[in-house]
Amino acid sequence: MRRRKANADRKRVAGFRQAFGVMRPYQAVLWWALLIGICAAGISTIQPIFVSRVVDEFSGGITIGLPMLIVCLLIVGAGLTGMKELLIERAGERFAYDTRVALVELIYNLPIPRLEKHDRADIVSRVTSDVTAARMLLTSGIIDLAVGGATVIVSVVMMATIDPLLLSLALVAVLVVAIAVYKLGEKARPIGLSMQDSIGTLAGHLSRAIGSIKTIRAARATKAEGLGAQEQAAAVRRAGLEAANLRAIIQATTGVAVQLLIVVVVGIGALRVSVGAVSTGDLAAFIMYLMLIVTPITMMATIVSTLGEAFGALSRILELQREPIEDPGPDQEAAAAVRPRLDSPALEFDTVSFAYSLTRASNQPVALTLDNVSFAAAPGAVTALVGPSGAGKTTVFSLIERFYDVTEGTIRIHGRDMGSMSRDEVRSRVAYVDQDAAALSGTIRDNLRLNAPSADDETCAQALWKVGLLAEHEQAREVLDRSVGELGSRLSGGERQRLAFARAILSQAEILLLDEVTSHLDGRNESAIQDVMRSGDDQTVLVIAHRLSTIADADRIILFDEGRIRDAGTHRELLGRSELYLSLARTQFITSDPD
Ligand SMILES: Nc1ncnc2c1ncn2[C@@H]1O[C@H](COP(=O)(O)OP(=O)(O)OP(=O)(O)O)[C@@H](O)[C@H]1O
Repeated sequence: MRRRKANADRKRVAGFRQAFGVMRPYQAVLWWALLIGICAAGISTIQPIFVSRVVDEFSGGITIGLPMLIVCLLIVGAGLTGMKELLIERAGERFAYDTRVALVELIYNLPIPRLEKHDRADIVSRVTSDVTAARMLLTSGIIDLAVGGATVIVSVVMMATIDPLLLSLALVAVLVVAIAVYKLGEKARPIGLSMQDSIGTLAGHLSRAIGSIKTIRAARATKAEGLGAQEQAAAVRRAGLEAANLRAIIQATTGVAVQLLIVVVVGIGALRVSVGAVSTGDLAAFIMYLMLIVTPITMMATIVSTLGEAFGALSRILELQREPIEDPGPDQEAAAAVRPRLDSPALEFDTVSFAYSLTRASNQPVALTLDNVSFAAAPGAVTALVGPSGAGKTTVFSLIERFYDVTEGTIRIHGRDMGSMSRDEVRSRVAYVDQDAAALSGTIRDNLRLNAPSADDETCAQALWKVGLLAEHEQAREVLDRSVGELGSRLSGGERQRLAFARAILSQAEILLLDEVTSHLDGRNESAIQDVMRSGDDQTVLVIAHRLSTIADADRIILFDEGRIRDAGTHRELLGRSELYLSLARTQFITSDPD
C-alpha cells in the first residue's frame, strides 16, 4: 500500500517535472501571463474594499466617485484577464506547433526497425490528438492555478483583517473541499492515459482496415473486422465515461460544498453583524472575498481533471520523443575524403551476415536471415538475385539501402566501406524500387520529383515516355498533373511499377535496385523496361525477378536459398549445373519454356 502510494507520488512529481520541462521554451510568455494574471487578481481583491465602503456609506447618501472607481477597476481587470488568456493561448499554439514539427521530423528519421515496432496510426494520434490534449497543460492549467493561488492568499489575508473567526470557519470548510478535489483528481491521470491509448489503438485498427479494405470486403470479413473496431471504440467510451464520471463527481461535490459554505458564512456573518462584531459592508466584502477563493477552488476541480488527460497525453508524446533517430553515419566531408577505387566492383558484399532480431529465444542461436553472403556486381552490369520465396533477396536490398545495419561483414560501394559513408550519401548513390512500388498521394509529377526535386517537366516527361507511361498523342503536362490517388490507388499495378521505375531513372543514381518491378507488366512493357535497364552504360543494376525473361539476360545471376548463396553464373551456366536453379526455372519462373 505504502509502496503504491510512493509510486504514485513519484509519478506525480515526474509528471510535473516533465510538464515544467516542456514549458521551459515558452517561459518568457508564461511569466508575462502570470504577471498580468496576478495584476488582474490584485484588482479583483481591491474591489471588495470599495464595495464595503459603498455599502457602509450608503446611509449617508450616494457619491458617484466610488461606484465609478469600481466600474473602472472592473474594466481594467477584464482587460488584463483577456490579455493573460491571449498570451496563454498563443503559447499553447506555439507549443502545439513546435511539438508537432519536432515529432514529424523524428518520425521521418526513426530507424526502420524501431518504426516497425510501433503501430502506424498510434504514432499519428500522438502527433495529432495527444498534442492537442497536452496543449491544455499551458492553456487550461498551471498559470490559472498559480493566479488562483495568489488570489486565494491575498483574499485570505484580507478576510483575516475583517473577521478572523469567520475566516477560520470558512477555511476549515474550504480545506475539506480542496482535499476531496485533490483525492478525486489523483484518479484522473491513469484514466487520461488509458483514454489516449485507446484512441491510438482505435486509430491503428481503422487505418489498417482502410489500407486493406478490398481484401477485407473480398474475404467478407467486414463484420468481424468491424467488431474489432467496435471493441476499440467501446474501450475509448469506457475510458471517456470514467473520465466523465470523475468530472461529474468532482463538480457536483465542489458545487454542493460551495453552496453550503456560502449559506453557513452568510448565516453566521449575519449573526456577527447583529452583535456588532462586523459591519454590513465588511460582511459584503467578506462574501466577495469568499467568492474569490471559491472560484479558483471550483476551477481547480476542472483543471485537475483536464490536467490528468494532458499528463497522459504528454507521457505518450515524451515516450515517442525518447526514441533515438537513425544514425546518419560519418559526416559528408570526412566520408567524401575517402576516394573511390575505380578498379573495384560497383557493389560488393564481403562475408555479410544479418539477423532481423539480435535476441536469442530460449538458448537458440540467433536466426540469421543472411549467412556469410559474398558477391560482387561489376560496374554497368545487370546482376539478378533469384531464389525461393523468403531466401533473403529483399533483405540484401534493405542492407544496401542501409535500412538495417549488417550484423557481420562489410558492404562496399566502389571499394568504399558503406559504414564509412553517411546514410544520405549511400541513398544518393543508390536508387531503390521496392516490391510494393509505392506511389505517394499527389500527382504523377510529385511522385517523379520525390528524389529529383529540380527535374523540369520535360525531363519528367522523358522518363515517363521511356517507361511507356506517356503515349505520343498525350499532353505531357496533363499526364504529369494527373492525381494518382492515395497510395497510387488510381493506377494499375503495372502503372505503379513503371512510375516507380521512372522515379528511379530520374534520380540518376549509380546503382539501381529493382525488386520485382516487372511482375505486373505485359511482354511489351517488360521489354521496354529491360531496354532502359540496359541503356545506362554506367548504371549498375541489381534486379530481383521471378520472370525468366527479366533474369535470363542478366550478366550474372546469384542464386540464394535460406539466406546463403548457393551458386552464381549466367542463366545457361546455372541451368547446366544447378538442380535448385533448374527446379526454380521449372516451377517458379514465369514462362512456358525454362530454356
Ligand atoms: N522486417 C522484417 N522483420 C523480421 N523478419 C523479416 C523482415 N522482413 C523479412 N523478414 C524475414 O526474412 C526472411 C527473408 O525475407 P526476404 O523478404 O528477404 O525474402 P525474399 O527472398 O525477398 O522473398 P520473396 O521472394 O518472397 O520476396 C523471411 O523469412 C522473412 O520472413
